[in-house]
Amino acid sequence: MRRSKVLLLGSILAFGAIVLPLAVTSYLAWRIADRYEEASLSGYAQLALQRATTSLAEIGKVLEQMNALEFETCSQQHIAAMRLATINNVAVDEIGYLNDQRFVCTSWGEASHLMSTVEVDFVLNDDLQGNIDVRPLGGYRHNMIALRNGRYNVLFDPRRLADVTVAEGDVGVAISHANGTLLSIGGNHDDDMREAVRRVLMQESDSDHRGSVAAEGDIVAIAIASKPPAFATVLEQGWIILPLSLALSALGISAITAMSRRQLSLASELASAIRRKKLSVHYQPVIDLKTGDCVGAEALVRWFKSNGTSVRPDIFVDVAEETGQIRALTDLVIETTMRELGPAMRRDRSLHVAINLSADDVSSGRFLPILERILARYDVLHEQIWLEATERGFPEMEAVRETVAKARALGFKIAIDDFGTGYSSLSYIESIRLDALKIDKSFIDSIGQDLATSSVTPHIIDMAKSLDLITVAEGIETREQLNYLEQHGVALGQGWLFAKAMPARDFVAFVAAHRKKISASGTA
Ligand SMILES: Nc1nc2c(ncn2[C@@H]2O[C@@H]3COP(=O)(O)O[C@H]4[C@@H](O)[C@H](n5cnc6c(=O)[nH]c(N)nc65)O[C@@H]4COP(=O)(O)O[C@H]3[C@H]2O)c(=O)[nH]1
Repeated sequence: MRRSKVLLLGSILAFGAIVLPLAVTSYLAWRIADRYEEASLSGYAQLALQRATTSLAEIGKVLEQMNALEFETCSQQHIAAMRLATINNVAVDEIGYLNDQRFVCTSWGEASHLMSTVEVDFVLNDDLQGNIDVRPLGGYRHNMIALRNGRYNVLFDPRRLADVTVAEGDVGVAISHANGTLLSIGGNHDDDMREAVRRVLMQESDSDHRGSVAAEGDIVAIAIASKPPAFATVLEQGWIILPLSLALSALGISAITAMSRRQLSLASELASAIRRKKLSVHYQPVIDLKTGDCVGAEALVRWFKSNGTSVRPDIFVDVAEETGQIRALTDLVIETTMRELGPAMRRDRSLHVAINLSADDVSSGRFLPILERILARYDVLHEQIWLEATERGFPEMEAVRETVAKARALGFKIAIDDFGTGYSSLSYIESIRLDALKIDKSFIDSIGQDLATSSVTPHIIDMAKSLDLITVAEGIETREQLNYLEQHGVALGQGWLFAKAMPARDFVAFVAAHRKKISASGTA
């Protein structure tokens, strides 16, 4: 990646590191507030239900007791008993005695007035008949609820049913009968809240309020509150959000800064290493599996830093590709390889060296004239050079086909690296003329193992052979793998079983020693 790209990506990531924690923590704060609100409304509804059912049970009991008493109708004792029951039971405000829908006496004394209505608004426990909005005689300021059983009628203040103290804001509490008759509304309520309660009872949707409902028998309790806008809830939780998101953002930004710095410094260190020709090349022997002869090598770039550490090629080759330094890297590898191995290859025309190409090299083909020039300088033949391209690096098929055709026409050998790991193996192999296939190490690893790829390996080998291409197995580490590959007719192989990649001088010595060993065993 170029410096400007790293900076741009760093800025985008930094922006994300600020916005993302803020969004996540805001969402969490909103969820926490939402849960809290839900729990507190549910608590109010339960409390109101408990209040209402206790009061109504008390009234039901008083009515039952009164019906069980036997007095002369509206005698002094009768009226005194009704008065005493009113005084002793806080849920009861007045008791009346009925004779044919007319009150003949109440807990206040003798009376003679008709019931205000004969229609029943609700029934409790199958035996208590109830009416709401009853306007009693005797100077009460509020309408009452009447509950009747037998000849007795109890009046009580409906506010007692929903008498719940709400701690915060606009929370309304209501008690209703299961048939939808609103019995009482309390808490901090207004007309809006009444309408909201009605909507909850009618199960109508209401985007401005949220409610919680609790029910027992015929009684339903509702706690309701107006919904604050989401961002207001989030702002209220600012004390959680801000420090948390600031901490997360700081963490994210420092990680991104460190990453960008590392990327920038690795890229610029690599640029300097290439410019000062501080990269080296090691050579991994390629062995003829039939004869055991060393027939060539793969050139593998190495970066040993002056401080004694080294960077893995798969890391810095990627950086070189991303930062546009890969061309210079390829050129340096070609030049170094020819300088170091050229004389040995001139002496031994059967030796080849494989050079790794990047996607950019294969697409552009611009390295070909450079390679030609250097070959001429060291008097190395074209067919001694294998050009390795990985199938993952074939973005522009047409350009690849052109470069490969040009290179083959010049006499270079073309090998596909990591065969079997790409997506389009068959399609491009049929459309491009190649010389060799390098079977990826992952397939070699699976030999003799119970791995998912194990059953694929013989097919990959057969496919490579049926295409009449030279087959090269990569990453041979065990004798078992070697025997298997020999039996399956794989031509060439490389791997730690034979040797790791080594400096040029060691490689030349390796070839000589190897040949000596082979000829000694041949003559023996
Ligand atoms: N575990 C194990 N590993 C084995 C064995 N035999 C060989 N290897 C390793 O497998 C890798 C083979 O190279 P590759 O597939 O081309 O994969 C290469 C290639 O894609 C890239 N690379 C290396 N040199 C160059 C270069 O000069 N130019 C370009 N463009 N890429 C290069 O870096 C990759 C990694 O290279 P290395 O780290 O040198 O890793 C090398 C080699 O050291 C074995 O028996 N066991």
